[in-house]
Amino acid sequence: MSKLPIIEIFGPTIQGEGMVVGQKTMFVRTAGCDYSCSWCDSAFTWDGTGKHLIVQMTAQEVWSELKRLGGNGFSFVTISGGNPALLRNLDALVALLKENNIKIGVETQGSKWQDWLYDIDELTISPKPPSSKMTTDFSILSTILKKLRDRNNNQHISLKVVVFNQEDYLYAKEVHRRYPTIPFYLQVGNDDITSLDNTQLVSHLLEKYQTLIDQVMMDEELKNVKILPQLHTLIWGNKRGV
Ligand SMILES: C[S@@+](CC[C@H](N)C(=O)[O-])C[C@H]1O[C@@H](n2cnc3c(N)ncnc32)[C@H](O)[C@@H]1O
Ligand SMILES: Nc1nc2[nH]cc(C(=O)O)c2c(=O)[nH]1
Ligand code: SF4
Ligand SMILES: [Mg+2]
Repeated sequence: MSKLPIIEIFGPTIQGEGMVVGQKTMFVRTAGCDYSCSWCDSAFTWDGTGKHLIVQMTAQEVWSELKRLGGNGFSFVTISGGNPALLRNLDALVALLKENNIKIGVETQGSKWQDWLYDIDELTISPKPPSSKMTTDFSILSTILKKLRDRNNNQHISLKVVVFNQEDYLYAKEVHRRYPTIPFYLQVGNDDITSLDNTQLVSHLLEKYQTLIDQVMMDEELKNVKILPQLHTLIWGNKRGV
């Protein structure tokens, strides 16, 4: 059986971001990313600091751990990372979850394709704005979105852009302009990913949320969009594994 580099399995918790925000879910976090975003809140998945946490697991072992943690109390699993779309052999886990009637969400940045992406119920693609210091390859992103749209098998897809500054905001508008029919989410960037002072962090992030809302409300080009904070950060701060 082929193995997957898994760095965290946790839950049940709520999906704190994007189109299924609030959904009760388990999380599986894979190790490794082809990006290195300047503000990545999960950098331990790729910068070496979480190396000791990586366990090579089969799909069956991941499923056993999910059942151990979540019992019979879940019907949704979110796969994030790192970039899970680096792993071709995640197909076995996706198939196993489906066999067990589990709905699947995935978080990825739209830089890599895998055929199992067709089988994801709630797929969030999150291209990265300039503040990340990454450069979007729009031809790859367009290819991925076209593949998904051409197949169109009851799957929900969304685009989610994290905004830290004005340049990011313009980038977000550019992404929405390019793919106007794909449900579009703006997410507040957390620029204080090491703070342990939750009271201060929450009031800071809520202030940024309000500023982003105000800007979009005044913007005639952004109409059918949703604006969200990272709900889990408002509840648990920068804590890992929630
Ligand atoms: C850690 S990433 C993992 C999945 C995938 N690599 C991606 O970026 O989409 C999960 C989500 O967290 C977002 N994210 C990462 N760091 C963040 C931060 N400091 N503030 C807000 N969102 C952040 C990413 O943009 C992405 O949408
Ligand atoms: N509760 C919760 N919701 C999340 N949504 C996306 C997450 C991620 O790190 O990918 C995440 C996470 O780490 N925790
Ligand atoms: S693509 Fe996702 S996991 Fe990779 S560095 Fe950026 S935010 Fe972090
Ligand atoms: Mg996170």
